[in-house]
Formats: sequence, structure tokens, C-alpha cells
Amino acid sequence: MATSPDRTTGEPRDLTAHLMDQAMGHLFSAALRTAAQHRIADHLAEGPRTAEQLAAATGTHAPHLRRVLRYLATRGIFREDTAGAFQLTPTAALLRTGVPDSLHDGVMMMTDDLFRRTSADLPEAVQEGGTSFERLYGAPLFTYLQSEPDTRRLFDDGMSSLSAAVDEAVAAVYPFPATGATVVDVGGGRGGLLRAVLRRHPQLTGVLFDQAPPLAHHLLDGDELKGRWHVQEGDFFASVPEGGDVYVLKQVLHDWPDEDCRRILRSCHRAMAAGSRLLVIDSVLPPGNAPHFGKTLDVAMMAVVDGQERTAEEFATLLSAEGFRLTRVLPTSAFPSIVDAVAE
Ligand SMILES: C[S@@+](CC[C@H](N)C(=O)[O-])C[C@H]1O[C@@H](n2cnc3c(N)ncnc32)[C@H](O)[C@@H]1O
Repeated sequence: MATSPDRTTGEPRDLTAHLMDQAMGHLFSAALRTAAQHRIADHLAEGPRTAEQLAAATGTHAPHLRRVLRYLATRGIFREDTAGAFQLTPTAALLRTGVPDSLHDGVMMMTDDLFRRTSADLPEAVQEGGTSFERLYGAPLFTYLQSEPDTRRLFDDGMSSLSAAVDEAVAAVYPFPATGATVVDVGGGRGGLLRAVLRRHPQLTGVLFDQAPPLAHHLLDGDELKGRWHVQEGDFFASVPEGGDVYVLKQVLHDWPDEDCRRILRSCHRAMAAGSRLLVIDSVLPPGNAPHFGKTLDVAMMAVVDGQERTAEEFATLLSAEGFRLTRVLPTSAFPSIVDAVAE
């Protein structure tokens, strides 16, 4: 039997089971979706429940549910106690709905057909190049979403959910101007980041710029921020709002190949005064073999949008080609970093 020492325990590890377990990663993803779809974490929020109790509460099949939860418990999602009841773990708690750090909608998006079908196309993509999404759905993602309102909602729900933890981390770590200044969030989705920034920095005002659907469901309501922001619809390949002091591109450049990124950067540069800042918030890929969520996202971007995650050097090159100078890369407590640049 082929073995190798386990990275954490040093015990010999059966490589056959290990590799086959990895080969069946799609099952893990489906199990996670099952738990999210049936809102199992919401039902465990008040305390441990047996599979029978959970099945009665969710209208599911108890023996099947138990086996799926037992499988998830092997990866730290839920824990089965000796009495056969399941409990939340810190990771499983993120599957709850209606809590500020909920990843429920992010999991529903990432395990949707949108990502499942395109991931399954990976061998063909590597054979032929190109974007799996376009091959399978007949149009680029953001064009397709224009005529598919349900999928657009799923995407915007998912992005807002994935963004929530990142938004607070960025608002907390970046030294935004101490006196009145305007932050323009370009491709800002529903505005979770802008809301986090404006809440934490009462001296700032904001503009949320995106396509119509996310703007229609923006998250900037409420008296607290009244009069400090407005939304503007448009196409960032054509132009972006002028007059801001800090421009933000969060998880926007990773959706596009270099030539399209340069068009977006050009629009920003045209709207910006020399000396104003551009924050590119994306994964910054580290060298080496260490696991990094950006390396997973990179393959997803390849399949879904012809985009890519980038290294600091790649960002510096891209930015300097359009008149920006990268001044530093600020890590955040979340997976993306802030690539801080100045318009020259
Ligand atoms: C991956 S999402 C990121 C959203 C948000 N910044 C976040 O981090 O949650 C990319 C955003 O770019 C917007 N977008 C795509 N094409 C655009 C275009 N041509 N003009 C303006 N916004 C666009 C999408 O609507 C979407 O909200």
C-alpha cells in the first residue's frame, strides 16, 4: 500500500484513499450544498439535533440526511456527538442565514450549475483553451446574466455574501483620508464594501457604480448613511464617475483578461486627478506550493469568466501600463489583499 506521512500528525497516510477522496471532491461540494439548501445550520443554531429531528424540521429523509451530515463532520462541517446528535462547528455556523457573516448564499452560488457545469468542463478547457462558461452557455457571464434575472439574483446574493467578511476587513485596515473625500466603488455590486467603509469613516461620501441589477438591490439603505452616497449605473469599459478621491475595484479585475483590465483601468485613469488613489482588492498570489484560496479562485475564474488571479508583479505591470504606480500591497485579515496604487 502506498503511504506518505500525514502533514499534521506524521502518521503514515493511505495514499489510495487520500487520492480517491480528492477525486470525489464533487460529492463534498454536493453535500455542502445539501446542508445549505435545507438550512440545516439554521436548525442547529439553538442546540444539537438528531438527524431524525432535523429531517422532521426540514421535510427531508432522515437516514440519508444522517449519512450526509456524518460525511460533512469528517471535514469539520458539523460534529456528531456520542448521543448521535449533530452540532454546529465554527465553519458550519457560517452556513446560517440572516447573520452578518453568513456564507449561505456564497455556498449556494459556488455550488450552483453555473460553477458545477463549468468545472466539469475543465479537461476540455485545458485541451482547447477558452472559457468553459461561454462554450456551455453561449455568451460571456455578464452578458448572459443580463437576460437571466434569477441567475443574476443568485450571483448578486452570492457575491454580497462572500464579500461581507472582506468588506469589514478592508474598511478596518486601509487608511482612508481623514478629511472629507469621495470613494467611488467601481463594479461595487450591491455596495456592501461602500457601506462598511462609510459606516466606519463618517467623514467620507461614496458613489456606487455598477450595472442596473445589483444597484436595484443595493445595501446602502438606512438613515445612518443618508445623504452620503448615491448610485450611478454605467459601463466601466466606457467611463466611470469623475471627481472621486479614492477609486476601488474589488474583485473586478480578476473577472477579466489583461486587455480588458487595461480598458477598465483606462476609464478609471481618465476620471481621476493625478495623485488620487486606486485600490485594487483581489487575491495576490504568493509564490510556492502552499495552499491559498486565490489559487482555487484562479481556476474558477479561468472557467467562468476568462479572468485570472494575479501576482503582485503582474498587478504592477498592468497598473503601470495605464498610468498608475503600485505603492504597496496591504494584506487584510480576509483572503484578498489591497493593491494600493496612485494615479500619475
Ligand atoms: C465579481 S463582481 C464584484 C462585485 C463587488 N465589487 C464585490 O466585490 O462583491 C463584478 C461586478 O462587476 C460588475 N460589472 C461587470 N461588467 C460591468 C460593466 N461593463 N460595467 C460596470 N460594472 C460591471 C458586475 O455587475 C459585478 O457587480
